[in-house]
Amino acid sequence: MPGVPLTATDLSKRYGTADALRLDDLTIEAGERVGLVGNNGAGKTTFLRLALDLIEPTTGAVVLDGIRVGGPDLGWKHRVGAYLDAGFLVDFLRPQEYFRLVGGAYGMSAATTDARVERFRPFLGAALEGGRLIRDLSLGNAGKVGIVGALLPGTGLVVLDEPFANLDPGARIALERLLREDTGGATVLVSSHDLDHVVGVCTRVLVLADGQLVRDTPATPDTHAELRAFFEAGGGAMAA
Ligand SMILES: Nc1ncnc2c1ncn2[C@@H]1O[C@H](COP(=O)(O)OP(=O)(O)OP(=O)(O)O)[C@@H](O)[C@H]1O
Repeated sequence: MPGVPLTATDLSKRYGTADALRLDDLTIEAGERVGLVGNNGAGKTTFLRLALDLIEPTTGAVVLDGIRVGGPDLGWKHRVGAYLDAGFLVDFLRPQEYFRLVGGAYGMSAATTDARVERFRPFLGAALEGGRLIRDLSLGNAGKVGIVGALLPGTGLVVLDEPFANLDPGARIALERLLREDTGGATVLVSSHDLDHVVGVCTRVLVLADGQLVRDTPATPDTHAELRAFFEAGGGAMAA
């Protein structure tokens, strides 16, 4: 599916008296690959969870391809594939069974799902060996299963939270390539603490600090050095 756009307008999430996130106006164009970076607690996961209707906004809304996330029209769900954390997995299944479950939710037959999984076999590597249950996989290999579950349906938006964490170097390189070259023009929204991978994958980088967007920059050959300097200086709102 070609990429779909996403907008966030007056979007906030408040816990008690603190804003975990406050985005006045953000537009992500169809086909952009957007990296979300920021210190621990900056609000990255909060934004991704709001974009998937996993938490309710305090104010505002996310609109995906013209459909309000969390509204009565559920059509946005088939436009997004996502893996945020192990809570997305079904531990008592084998990876292949999990893929068929996910594929089925997107209207894919078992045969189509199995055929698509083949594309990801080099990335999955040991995760498919021995017919093990997801619960018996290492952290990194279980993460690969979740990531492939997000990529498999070929949606117009792919959302991943820290997908490079726990992956071995070869899998990291393979995932960079998958996200950069093999998503069929999908919009990609990916958070990461690894600046190398963000720059390696993304066309645009958003920096969050204390729940606010403090930088929004196209990814250029200078971006890595700029981000490094920014985070060496603390990576906070005051340092922007
Ligand atoms: N359920 C909750 N109740 C109260 N505060 C919360 C809750 N969930 C998140 N927060 C707070 O919201 C803020 C943003 O958290 P979030 O998980 O979005 O940050 P993050 O940028 O993803 O951090 P990290 O890099 O550590 O994963 C933090 O201050 C966090 O403590």
